[in-house]
Amino acid sequence: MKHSKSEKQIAGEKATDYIKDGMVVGLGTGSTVYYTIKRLGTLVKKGLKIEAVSTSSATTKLAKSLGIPLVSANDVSRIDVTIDGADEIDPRFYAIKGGGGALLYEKIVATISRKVICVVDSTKLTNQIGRFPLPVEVVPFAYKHVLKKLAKNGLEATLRLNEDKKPYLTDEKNMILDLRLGRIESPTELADWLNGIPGIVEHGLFIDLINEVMVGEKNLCKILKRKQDR
Ligand SMILES: O=C[C@H](O)[C@H](O)[C@H](O)COP(=O)(O)O
Repeated sequence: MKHSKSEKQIAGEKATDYIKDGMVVGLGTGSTVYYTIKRLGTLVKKGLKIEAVSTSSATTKLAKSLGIPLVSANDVSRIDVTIDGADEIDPRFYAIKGGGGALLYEKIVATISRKVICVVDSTKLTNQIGRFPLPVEVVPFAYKHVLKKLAKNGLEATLRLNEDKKPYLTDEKNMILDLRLGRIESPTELADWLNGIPGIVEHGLFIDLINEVMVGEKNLCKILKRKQDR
């Protein structure tokens, strides 16, 4: 029996339409972009010539297994297009990312990309971000002090743990604090404030980085556009 594709698969696969011969492609992380990477693997096998920059060890492993040529971020002068998922995204394309712990590399790759396409299922769309806990990457040296600073400002955060109940470590061997906010009144203000706290390496607020959102909705892919490519 043929079963229908999930919304994630519909959006993830559709995004590969943007990828053409000769492009440097940023590959995000997660269960939606998984479908993008799988489809890209098939296209590469059929002769598509691209180079890809990966945003996590998980994506690197998947891309390698599919024969997608990888290059490190430092070895490219630009990325033509990056495809990545999101945990929540609002109508201004402000997003929360990092549910899978890859926010630091994802933000670097998005920042050096000419165009960022976000692939999501319909549950990720929201009018106001903040329901999803905001991931904040911190250096282990300072995590307790960062927690204290957040608590002093009324922000409740928990240290992310792995399956063994040990602190989860990112690809950069940092820790993640998940901030339970409920709703974020001013994402830009919060982003600036977090950026100013020593010990915080990066946070999962993506502001003015996403150009286009591809949303899987039932069995269709809706494309939302916001602004010019960089
Ligand atoms: O760190 C993980 C990334 O930011 C993901 O892109 C995000 O968590 C969305 O992942 P998924 O597509 O699995 O919901």
